Amino acid sequence: MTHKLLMLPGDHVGPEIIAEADKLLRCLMADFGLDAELEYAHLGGCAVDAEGEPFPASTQRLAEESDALLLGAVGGPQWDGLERDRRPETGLLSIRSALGLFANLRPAMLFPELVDASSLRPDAVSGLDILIVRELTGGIYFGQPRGIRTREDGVREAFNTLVYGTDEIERIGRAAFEAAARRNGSLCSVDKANVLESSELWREVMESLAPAYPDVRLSHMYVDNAAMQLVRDPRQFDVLVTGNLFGDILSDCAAMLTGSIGMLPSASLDDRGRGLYEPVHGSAPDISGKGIANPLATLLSVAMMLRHSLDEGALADHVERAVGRVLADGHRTADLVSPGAEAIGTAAMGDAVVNALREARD
Ligand SMILES: NC(=O)C1=CN([C@@H]2O[C@H](COP(=O)(O)OP(=O)(O)OC[C@H]3O[C@@H](n4cnc5c(N)ncnc54)[C@H](O)[C@@H]3O)[C@@H](O)[C@H]2O)C=CC1
Ligand SMILES: CC(C)CC(=O)C(=O)O
Ligand SMILES: [Mg+2]
Repeated sequence: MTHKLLMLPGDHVGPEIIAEADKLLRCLMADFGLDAELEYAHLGGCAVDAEGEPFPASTQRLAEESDALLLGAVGGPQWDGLERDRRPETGLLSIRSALGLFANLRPAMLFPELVDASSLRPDAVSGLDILIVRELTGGIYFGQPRGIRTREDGVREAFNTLVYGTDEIERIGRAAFEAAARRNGSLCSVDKANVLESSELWREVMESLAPAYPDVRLSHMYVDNAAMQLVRDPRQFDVLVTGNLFGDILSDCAAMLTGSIGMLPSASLDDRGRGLYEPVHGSAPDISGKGIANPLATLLSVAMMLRHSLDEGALADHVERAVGRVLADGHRTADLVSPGAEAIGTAAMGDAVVNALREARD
C-alpha cells in the first residue's frame, strides 16, 4: 500500500531542513523500496501569507487524508504581532488538536560520537537514552477561558486556564506506561502536585493506572526538581511522563544533553497510529537563510515516522545507523562544534546521511 505523506515545511529554517528530509525520503523510495507519495501543504506563517490563516482548510483536508505528516517548524518575528488566532503557533496547536495527536514522544538519546558536544561532562551523560512522553492536546496551551482584559481599576490582566480531565490523563498515562514496559520498566511522572490541583489529579490518575502495569516502577517528581535532576544526573530516568507545558520545557532542556537542540526528533501520535513528526526545535529565525541549521533532528523524525506510522522498523534502524556513521566520520553542523570551528552546512549534512545510507546497502 502506498503511504501518503504530507510535508509541512513551515517557516524560516523549516523549508531548509525539510528539503533534506525530502532527499532522504526520495532515496528510501528509489533505493530501499519505500512505497510512499509526498504531498506538500502550508502550515504556520507561510500559510498566513499564502492563504490568510495558519491552519487552512486545504491543509486540514490533506492532513486527514494522509498516513503521516512531517513538519519543519513554524513561527517567526514577522508574525508575532498578529492576533492570537492568526499566529503560526496557533496553527500548530490547531493541527495537533484537529488530528487528536495527544501523545508526544520526545526521545533524548546521546550519540556516543557527540559526547563532547553535550553540555554535561561525559561521565554524567555518556549512554544517555531517555524518553519524554508529553501530553500534547490539553493543559494550559488549550484551556479556556484565556485572554487579556482590563480590570475595573484600569489595570490590564492576562489569564490562562490549566485544566486536565481524567480521560486526558489516563490516555497519556497508558501511552507512557506502555512505552516504559517496552523499555527499562521505569516511569517518572512529573508534576507540580504540591501547588496545582490539576497535578493532584494527574498524580492520582497515574497511581490508579499502575496496577495494570506490574512490570513498571512508577515514581513521581515535582517539575522544578525534575529540571534540576535532568542536568545533574539525567541517566537516573528512563521514561518521563508529563503535561503539555512542563514537557515542552523539559524536552528543550534534555536536548542540550545530547549536544544540540538540532538533534532531538519527536513523534506526535493519535490513538490509531497516525502521527505528525517534527524536530523538537523551533524555526530558528536567527540562523535561517544561511544554510547552517542542523537537519539531523528532522532526519531522525523521519526514522520515527518509519517506525511508528509506516511499519518500516528496519528502514528506521538504517536511517539511525546512517546518522551515527556520519557523526563517526566527523561531520558536524555549526551547532555541534565550538564557535569558529569547522562545520558543514544543512545540505552537506543531508547529503552525508543519504550517502551513508546508500553505502551501507552497497
Ligand atoms: N514546533 C515548532 O514549530 C516550534 C516553533 N517555535 C517558534 O520558533 C520561533 C523561534 O523560537 P525560539 O524560541 O528561538 O526557539 P528555536 O528552537 O527556534 O531556537 C532556539 C535556538 O536554537 C537554535 N536552533 C534551533 N534549531 C536549530 C537547528 N536545527 N540547528 C542549529 N541551531 C538550531 C536557534 O538558532 C536558536 O539560537 C518562534 O516563533 C517560536 O514560536 C518554537 C518551538 C517549536
Ligand atoms: C510552538 C509551540 C506551539 C509549542 C512548542 O514549543 C513545542 O511543541 O515544542
Ligand atoms: Mg517547544
